[in-house]
Amino acid sequence: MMSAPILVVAGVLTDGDKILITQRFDNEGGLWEFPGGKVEQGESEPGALVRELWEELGIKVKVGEYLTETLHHYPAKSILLKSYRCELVEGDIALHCHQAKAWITPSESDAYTFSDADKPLVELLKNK
Ligand SMILES: Nc1nc2c([nH]c(=O)n2[C@H]2C[C@H](O)[C@@H](COP(=O)(O)OP(=O)(O)OP(=O)(O)O)O2)c(=O)[nH]1
Repeated sequence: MMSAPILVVAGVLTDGDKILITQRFDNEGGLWEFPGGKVEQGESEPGALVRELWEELGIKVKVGEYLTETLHHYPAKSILLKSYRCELVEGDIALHCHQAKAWITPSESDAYTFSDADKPLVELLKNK
């Protein structure tokens, strides 16, 4: 039987018409994604995002608009990916868990290979 999906939040840090994307290390697949991570027990989704963006990027963010959710089945696990826009409140971005970052407009996203779970979100952002 397939186990319950893992709830993951992704933050779309937005600055004008640009969004921040981050790239996993090559030994983790090297794919592009949005910063974020697993929601821990007792945590709200925005609370998890604030924590993850602090841990991963060293920034304080305000969580804004809820964007979408995607249920994606990877071979080894299922992920329910829920995304929110975020706004930078304080700090300079530092990469603690990723090998690269890029500020792009959604129309530039075809040049980057995203995790499969992120593809519907990327398409949504192109049309927003
Ligand atoms: N942060 C993030 N994770 C994503 C995205 N798309 C996607 O499929 N994922 C997957 C990768 C991971 O399996 C999971 C995120 O959890 P995580 O960031 O805590 O994963 P991890 O493997 O680094 O953490 P851990 O298992 O070592 O605790 O969701 C995305 O856009 N952002």
